[in-house]
Amino acid sequence: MVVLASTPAVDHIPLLRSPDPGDYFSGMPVVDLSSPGAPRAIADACERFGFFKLVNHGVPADTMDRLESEAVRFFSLPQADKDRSGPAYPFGYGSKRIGLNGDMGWLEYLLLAVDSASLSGACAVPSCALLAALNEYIAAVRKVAVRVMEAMAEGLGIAAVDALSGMVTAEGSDQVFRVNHYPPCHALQGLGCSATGFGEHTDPQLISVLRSNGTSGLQIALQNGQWVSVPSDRDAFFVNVGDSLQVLTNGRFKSVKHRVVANSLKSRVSMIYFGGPAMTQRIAPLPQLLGAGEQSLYKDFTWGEYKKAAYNSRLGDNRLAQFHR
Ligand SMILES: C=C1C[C@]23C[C@@]1(O)CC[C@H]2[C@@]12CC[C@H](O)[C@@](C)(C(=O)O1)[C@H]2[C@@H]3C(=O)O
Ligand SMILES: O=C(O)CCC(=O)C(=O)O
Ligand SMILES: [Fe+2]
Repeated sequence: MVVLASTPAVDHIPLLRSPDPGDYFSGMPVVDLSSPGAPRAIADACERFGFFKLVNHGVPADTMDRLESEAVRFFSLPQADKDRSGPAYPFGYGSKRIGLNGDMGWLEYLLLAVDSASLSGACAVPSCALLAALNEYIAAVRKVAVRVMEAMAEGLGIAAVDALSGMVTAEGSDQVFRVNHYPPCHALQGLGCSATGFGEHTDPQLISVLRSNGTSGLQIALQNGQWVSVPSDRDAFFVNVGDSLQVLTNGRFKSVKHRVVANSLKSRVSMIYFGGPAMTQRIAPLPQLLGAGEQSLYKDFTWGEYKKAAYNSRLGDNRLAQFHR
Protein backbone atom coordinates (compact mmCIF):
# COMPACT_ATOMS: atom_id res chain seq x y z
CA MET A 1 0.00 0.00 0.00
CA VAL A 2 2.77 2.45 0.98
CA VAL A 3 4.53 1.55 -2.24
CA LEU A 4 1.47 2.30 -4.34
CA ALA A 5 0.85 5.64 -2.61
CA SER A 6 4.40 6.84 -3.22
CA THR A 7 4.70 5.63 -6.82
CA PRO A 8 1.92 7.20 -8.89
CA ALA A 9 3.51 5.84 -12.09
CA VAL A 10 2.36 2.34 -11.15
CA ASP A 11 -1.03 3.39 -9.80
CA HIS A 12 -3.69 0.84 -10.83
CA ILE A 13 -1.05 -1.74 -11.83
CA PRO A 14 -1.14 -4.84 -9.59
CA LEU A 15 2.17 -5.64 -7.89
CA LEU A 16 3.86 -9.03 -7.61
CA ARG A 17 6.65 -10.34 -5.40
CA SER A 18 9.89 -9.92 -7.37
CA PRO A 19 11.12 -13.24 -8.74
CA ASP A 20 14.17 -14.66 -6.98
CA PRO A 21 16.82 -16.70 -8.81
CA GLY A 22 15.57 -19.95 -7.21
CA ASP A 23 12.24 -19.60 -9.03
CA TYR A 24 13.78 -20.45 -12.42
CA PHE A 25 12.14 -23.30 -14.34
CA SER A 26 14.86 -25.93 -14.16
CA GLY A 27 12.85 -28.70 -15.83
CA MET A 28 11.85 -26.81 -18.97
CA PRO A 29 11.39 -29.14 -21.94
CA VAL A 30 13.57 -28.08 -24.88
CA VAL A 31 12.48 -29.49 -28.23
CA ASP A 32 14.73 -29.62 -31.30
CA LEU A 33 12.28 -29.20 -34.18
CA SER A 34 14.76 -30.72 -36.63
CA SER A 35 15.05 -33.97 -34.68
CA PRO A 36 13.06 -37.14 -35.44
CA GLY A 37 12.05 -37.29 -31.78
CA ALA A 38 10.30 -33.88 -31.93
CA PRO A 39 6.67 -35.16 -32.24
CA ARG A 40 6.89 -37.34 -29.13
CA ALA A 41 8.82 -34.68 -27.17
CA ILE A 42 6.25 -32.01 -28.09
CA ALA A 43 3.27 -34.18 -27.09
CA ASP A 44 4.99 -35.07 -23.82
CA ALA A 45 5.72 -31.40 -22.98
CA CYS A 46 2.16 -30.37 -23.84
CA GLU A 47 0.76 -33.06 -21.54
CA ARG A 48 3.07 -32.20 -18.63
CA PHE A 49 3.33 -28.42 -18.86
CA GLY A 50 1.42 -27.07 -21.88
CA PHE A 51 4.66 -25.26 -22.62
CA PHE A 52 8.09 -25.84 -24.16
CA LYS A 53 11.09 -24.12 -25.65
CA LEU A 54 11.69 -24.73 -29.37
CA VAL A 55 15.16 -24.67 -30.91
CA ASN A 56 16.44 -25.38 -34.44
CA HIS A 57 13.21 -23.94 -35.78
CA GLY A 58 14.78 -22.62 -38.98
CA VAL A 59 13.69 -18.97 -38.73
CA PRO A 60 16.71 -16.77 -39.60
CA ALA A 61 18.01 -14.60 -36.75
CA ASP A 62 17.82 -11.64 -39.18
CA THR A 63 14.05 -11.99 -39.51
CA MET A 64 13.63 -11.91 -35.74
CA ASP A 65 16.17 -9.13 -35.17
CA ARG A 66 14.69 -6.91 -37.89
CA LEU A 67 11.24 -7.00 -36.29
CA GLU A 68 12.72 -6.45 -32.84
CA SER A 69 14.61 -3.34 -33.94
CA GLU A 70 11.64 -1.93 -35.89
CA ALA A 71 9.45 -2.52 -32.83
CA VAL A 72 11.96 -0.76 -30.57
CA ARG A 73 12.02 2.14 -33.05
CA PHE A 74 8.20 2.33 -32.97
CA PHE A 75 7.93 2.18 -29.17
CA SER A 76 10.60 4.93 -28.90
CA LEU A 77 8.41 7.41 -30.83
CA PRO A 78 6.77 10.29 -28.95
CA GLN A 79 3.56 9.20 -27.20
CA ALA A 80 1.38 11.32 -29.50
CA ASP A 81 2.77 9.54 -32.60
CA LYS A 82 2.14 6.10 -31.09
CA ASP A 83 -1.38 7.09 -30.07
CA ARG A 84 -2.08 7.84 -33.72
CA SER A 85 -1.75 4.07 -34.33
CA GLY A 86 -4.39 3.39 -31.66
CA PRO A 87 -6.72 2.52 -30.18
CA ALA A 88 -5.86 -1.14 -29.52
CA TYR A 89 -9.41 -2.35 -30.05
CA PRO A 90 -10.18 -3.81 -32.41
CA PHE A 91 -6.57 -3.52 -33.61
CA GLY A 92 -3.73 -1.05 -33.08
CA TYR A 93 -1.55 0.52 -30.41
CA GLY A 94 -2.49 0.28 -26.73
CA SER A 95 -0.90 1.15 -23.43
CA LYS A 96 -1.48 -0.23 -19.91
CA ARG A 97 -5.09 -1.29 -20.55
CA ILE A 98 -5.43 -4.94 -21.56
CA GLY A 99 -8.76 -6.02 -23.00
CA LEU A 100 -11.97 -4.15 -22.38
CA ASN A 101 -12.79 -5.27 -18.86
CA GLY A 102 -10.47 -3.29 -16.62
CA ASP A 103 -7.19 -5.24 -16.68
CA MET A 104 -4.01 -3.15 -16.45
CA GLY A 105 -0.36 -3.98 -16.99
CA TRP A 106 3.00 -2.23 -17.16
CA LEU A 107 3.28 -2.43 -20.94
CA GLU A 108 2.47 -0.95 -24.29
CA TYR A 109 1.70 -3.03 -27.35
CA LEU A 110 0.54 -3.40 -30.91
CA LEU A 111 -2.35 -5.82 -31.37
CA LEU A 112 -2.75 -6.88 -34.99
CA ALA A 113 -4.93 -9.17 -37.12
CA VAL A 114 -3.39 -11.66 -39.54
CA ASP A 115 -5.10 -12.64 -42.81
CA SER A 116 -3.70 -15.83 -44.26
CA ALA A 117 0.06 -15.33 -43.78
CA SER A 118 0.37 -11.54 -43.52
CA LEU A 119 -1.10 -8.57 -41.71
CA SER A 120 -4.69 -7.76 -42.44
CA GLY A 121 -5.32 -4.54 -44.38
CA ALA A 122 -7.41 -3.46 -41.37
CA CYS A 123 -4.20 -2.82 -39.38
CA ALA A 124 -2.78 0.68 -39.64
CA VAL A 125 0.99 0.22 -39.27
CA PRO A 126 2.81 3.56 -39.20
CA SER A 127 5.97 2.75 -41.18
CA CYS A 128 6.75 0.72 -44.27
CA ALA A 129 9.85 -0.72 -42.59
CA LEU A 130 7.80 -1.97 -39.62
CA LEU A 131 5.14 -3.38 -41.94
CA ALA A 132 7.74 -5.25 -44.01
CA ALA A 133 9.43 -6.62 -40.88
CA LEU A 134 6.08 -7.73 -39.45
CA ASN A 135 5.05 -9.51 -42.65
CA GLU A 136 8.38 -11.29 -43.06
CA TYR A 137 8.30 -12.45 -39.43
CA ILE A 138 4.61 -13.46 -39.42
CA ALA A 139 5.03 -15.60 -42.56
CA ALA A 140 7.97 -17.39 -40.91
CA VAL A 141 6.49 -17.87 -37.43
CA ARG A 142 3.21 -19.12 -38.88
CA LYS A 143 5.12 -21.84 -40.76
CA VAL A 144 6.71 -22.84 -37.46
CA ALA A 145 3.29 -22.99 -35.79
CA VAL A 146 2.04 -25.25 -38.60
CA ARG A 147 5.07 -27.57 -38.30
CA VAL A 148 4.61 -27.74 -34.52
CA MET A 149 0.90 -28.56 -34.87
CA GLU A 150 1.71 -31.26 -37.42
CA ALA A 151 4.20 -32.70 -34.95
CA MET A 152 1.57 -32.50 -32.20
CA ALA A 153 -0.83 -34.58 -34.33
CA GLU A 154 1.91 -37.14 -35.00
CA GLY A 155 2.89 -37.23 -31.32
CA LEU A 156 -0.75 -37.85 -30.40
CA GLY A 157 -0.89 -40.77 -32.86
CA ILE A 158 -3.38 -39.07 -35.20
CA ALA A 159 -3.07 -40.33 -38.79
CA ALA A 160 -4.14 -37.09 -40.50
CA VAL A 161 -1.09 -34.85 -40.25
CA ASP A 162 -3.20 -31.69 -40.68
CA ALA A 163 -5.90 -32.58 -38.11
CA LEU A 164 -4.77 -29.62 -35.94
CA SER A 165 -2.67 -27.44 -38.26
CA GLY A 166 -5.50 -27.39 -40.83
CA MET A 167 -7.50 -25.26 -38.41
CA VAL A 168 -5.03 -22.37 -38.58
CA THR A 169 -4.37 -22.69 -42.32
CA ALA A 170 -8.10 -22.86 -43.17
CA GLU A 171 -9.81 -19.99 -44.96
CA GLY A 172 -11.09 -17.53 -42.35
CA SER A 173 -8.83 -18.74 -39.54
CA ASP A 174 -8.61 -16.21 -36.71
CA GLN A 175 -4.95 -15.37 -36.24
CA VAL A 176 -3.70 -12.54 -34.06
CA PHE A 177 -0.23 -11.08 -33.66
CA ARG A 178 0.96 -8.86 -30.87
CA VAL A 179 4.16 -7.05 -30.06
CA ASN A 180 4.53 -6.21 -26.37
CA HIS A 181 6.96 -3.69 -24.88
CA TYR A 182 7.49 -3.72 -21.12
CA PRO A 183 9.50 -0.62 -20.19
CA PRO A 184 11.75 -0.87 -17.12
CA CYS A 185 9.78 -0.03 -13.99
CA HIS A 186 12.39 2.07 -12.13
CA ALA A 187 9.89 3.20 -9.48
CA LEU A 188 9.91 -0.22 -7.80
CA GLN A 189 13.64 -0.89 -7.95
CA GLY A 190 14.94 -2.46 -4.74
CA LEU A 191 11.49 -2.63 -3.11
CA GLY A 192 11.12 -6.43 -3.36
CA CYS A 193 8.07 -6.16 -5.56
CA SER A 194 7.58 -5.75 -9.30
CA ALA A 195 4.86 -4.35 -11.50
CA THR A 196 2.64 -6.84 -13.27
CA GLY A 197 3.54 -6.62 -16.95
CA PHE A 198 0.77 -8.91 -18.20
CA GLY A 199 -1.44 -10.51 -15.55
CA GLU A 200 -1.94 -14.24 -15.21
CA HIS A 201 -4.09 -15.84 -17.89
CA THR A 202 -4.39 -18.66 -20.36
CA ASP A 203 -4.51 -17.95 -24.09
CA PRO A 204 -7.91 -18.77 -25.61
CA GLN A 205 -6.61 -19.90 -29.03
CA LEU A 206 -5.03 -23.21 -30.12
CA ILE A 207 -1.37 -22.30 -29.99
CA SER A 208 0.84 -19.33 -29.12
CA VAL A 209 4.40 -18.96 -30.40
CA LEU A 210 6.45 -16.36 -28.54
CA ARG A 211 9.87 -14.84 -29.13
CA SER A 212 11.40 -12.24 -26.84
CA ASN A 213 14.55 -10.18 -26.54
CA GLY A 214 17.07 -11.17 -23.86
CA THR A 215 15.02 -9.80 -20.93
CA SER A 216 13.27 -12.38 -18.79
CA GLY A 217 9.88 -11.77 -17.18
CA LEU A 218 7.69 -14.56 -18.51
CA GLN A 219 6.52 -16.98 -15.82
CA ILE A 220 4.40 -20.10 -16.11
CA ALA A 221 2.36 -21.90 -13.47
CA LEU A 222 3.26 -25.56 -13.02
CA GLN A 223 0.42 -28.03 -12.48
CA ASN A 224 1.01 -27.84 -8.70
CA GLY A 225 0.35 -24.07 -8.87
CA GLN A 226 3.98 -22.99 -8.39
CA TRP A 227 5.07 -20.02 -10.53
CA VAL A 228 8.44 -20.43 -12.25
CA SER A 229 10.40 -17.94 -14.35
CA VAL A 230 11.32 -18.83 -17.91
CA PRO A 231 14.94 -17.89 -18.71
CA SER A 232 14.94 -15.74 -21.83
CA ASP A 233 16.53 -16.98 -25.06
CA ARG A 234 16.34 -14.65 -28.03
CA ASP A 235 17.22 -17.45 -30.47
CA ALA A 236 14.41 -19.76 -29.39
CA PHE A 237 10.64 -19.77 -29.54
CA PHE A 238 8.44 -20.57 -26.57
CA VAL A 239 5.28 -22.43 -27.44
CA ASN A 240 2.19 -22.65 -25.28
CA VAL A 241 -0.99 -24.65 -25.54
CA GLY A 242 -4.15 -22.55 -25.62
CA ASP A 243 -7.61 -23.34 -24.19
CA SER A 244 -9.00 -24.54 -27.55
CA LEU A 245 -6.23 -27.11 -27.96
CA GLN A 246 -6.87 -28.36 -24.44
CA VAL A 247 -10.48 -29.01 -25.47
CA LEU A 248 -9.56 -30.64 -28.81
CA THR A 249 -7.39 -33.10 -26.88
CA ASN A 250 -10.06 -33.60 -24.18
CA GLY A 251 -7.72 -32.24 -21.55
CA ARG A 252 -4.61 -34.24 -22.53
CA PHE A 253 -2.73 -31.10 -23.51
CA LYS A 254 -2.84 -28.42 -20.80
CA SER A 255 -3.55 -24.78 -21.51
CA VAL A 256 -0.79 -23.21 -19.44
CA LYS A 257 -1.38 -20.30 -17.08
CA HIS A 258 1.29 -17.65 -17.60
CA ARG A 259 2.08 -14.01 -16.78
CA VAL A 260 4.80 -11.40 -17.24
CA VAL A 261 6.60 -9.60 -14.42
CA ALA A 262 8.11 -6.25 -15.43
CA ASN A 263 11.84 -5.79 -14.88
CA SER A 264 12.98 -2.77 -12.88
CA LEU A 265 16.07 -2.19 -15.05
CA LYS A 266 15.61 -3.56 -18.57
CA SER A 267 12.98 -3.41 -21.33
CA ARG A 268 11.34 -6.60 -22.48
CA VAL A 269 10.12 -6.87 -26.07
CA SER A 270 8.07 -9.91 -27.03
CA MET A 271 6.26 -10.87 -30.21
CA ILE A 272 3.58 -13.49 -30.14
CA TYR A 273 1.66 -15.30 -32.87
CA PHE A 274 -1.72 -16.64 -31.72
CA GLY A 275 -3.15 -19.33 -34.00
CA GLY A 276 -6.92 -19.60 -33.77
CA PRO A 277 -9.43 -21.39 -36.00
CA ALA A 278 -12.25 -19.95 -38.11
CA MET A 279 -15.19 -18.51 -36.15
CA THR A 280 -17.47 -21.37 -37.22
CA GLN A 281 -14.99 -24.12 -36.28
CA ARG A 282 -16.48 -26.53 -33.74
CA ILE A 283 -14.21 -26.94 -30.74
CA ALA A 284 -14.71 -30.46 -29.39
CA PRO A 285 -12.37 -33.39 -28.67
CA LEU A 286 -11.06 -35.02 -31.86
CA PRO A 287 -12.85 -38.38 -32.20
CA GLN A 288 -9.47 -40.09 -32.83
CA LEU A 289 -8.42 -39.09 -29.31
CA LEU A 290 -11.45 -40.41 -27.44
CA GLY A 291 -10.92 -43.87 -26.02
CA ALA A 292 -13.72 -46.46 -25.96
CA GLY A 293 -16.58 -45.00 -23.92
CA GLU A 294 -14.66 -41.78 -23.20
CA GLN A 295 -16.93 -38.72 -23.10
CA SER A 296 -16.03 -35.12 -23.86
CA LEU A 297 -15.19 -33.15 -20.72
CA TYR A 298 -16.66 -30.06 -22.38
CA LYS A 299 -19.92 -28.75 -23.77
CA ASP A 300 -19.91 -28.21 -27.54
CA PHE A 301 -19.06 -24.73 -28.76
CA THR A 302 -17.60 -22.91 -31.76
CA TRP A 303 -14.48 -20.76 -31.68
CA GLY A 304 -16.71 -17.71 -32.30
CA GLU A 305 -18.74 -18.52 -29.17
CA TYR A 306 -15.64 -19.13 -27.08
CA LYS A 307 -13.91 -15.98 -28.31
CA LYS A 308 -16.95 -13.87 -27.45
CA ALA A 309 -17.03 -15.32 -23.92
CA ALA A 310 -13.26 -14.84 -23.57
CA TYR A 311 -13.36 -11.20 -24.63
CA ASN A 312 -16.15 -10.58 -22.10
CA SER A 313 -14.03 -12.02 -19.28
CA ARG A 314 -11.23 -10.62 -17.12
CA LEU A 315 -7.68 -11.74 -17.91
CA GLY A 316 -7.34 -14.01 -14.87
CA ASP A 317 -10.77 -15.67 -15.15
CA ASN A 318 -10.99 -19.40 -15.72
CA ARG A 319 -12.67 -19.06 -19.09
CA LEU A 320 -13.02 -22.76 -19.78
CA ALA A 321 -14.91 -23.38 -16.52
CA GLN A 322 -18.25 -22.30 -18.00
CA PHE A 323 -17.80 -24.81 -20.83
CA HIS A 324 -17.08 -27.80 -18.56
CA ARG A 325 -19.74 -30.51 -18.53
C1 LIG B 1 -8.66 -9.31 -20.77
C2 LIG B 1 -8.55 -9.79 -21.98
C3 LIG B 1 -7.42 -9.51 -22.91
C4 LIG B 1 -7.57 -10.60 -23.95
C5 LIG B 1 -9.07 -10.62 -24.09
C6 LIG B 1 -9.51 -10.73 -22.64
O1 LIG B 1 -10.84 -10.36 -22.42
C7 LIG B 1 -9.24 -12.18 -22.17
C8 LIG B 1 -8.17 -12.88 -23.05
C9 LIG B 1 -7.00 -11.94 -23.39
C10 LIG B 1 -6.08 -12.49 -24.46
C11 LIG B 1 -4.88 -13.29 -23.95
C12 LIG B 1 -4.08 -13.82 -25.15
C13 LIG B 1 -3.83 -12.73 -26.20
O2 LIG B 1 -2.86 -11.81 -25.72
C14 LIG B 1 -5.13 -11.96 -26.51
C15 LIG B 1 -4.94 -11.02 -27.70
C16 LIG B 1 -6.25 -12.91 -26.70
O3 LIG B 1 -6.68 -13.36 -27.74
O4 LIG B 1 -6.82 -13.22 -25.48
C17 LIG B 1 -5.59 -11.28 -25.22
C18 LIG B 1 -6.84 -10.41 -25.28
C19 LIG B 1 -6.50 -8.94 -25.54
O5 LIG B 1 -5.42 -8.46 -25.21
O6 LIG B 1 -7.40 -8.27 -26.06
O1 LIG C 1 4.75 -10.66 -23.54
C1 LIG C 1 4.92 -11.80 -23.15
O2 LIG C 1 6.02 -12.26 -22.92
C2 LIG C 1 3.70 -12.69 -22.94
C3 LIG C 1 2.42 -11.96 -23.20
C4 LIG C 1 1.23 -12.84 -23.27
O3 LIG C 1 1.13 -13.83 -22.59
C5 LIG C 1 0.14 -12.46 -24.17
O4 LIG C 1 0.27 -11.42 -24.87
O5 LIG C 1 -0.86 -13.20 -24.24
FE1 LIG D 1 -0.57 -15.05 -23.13
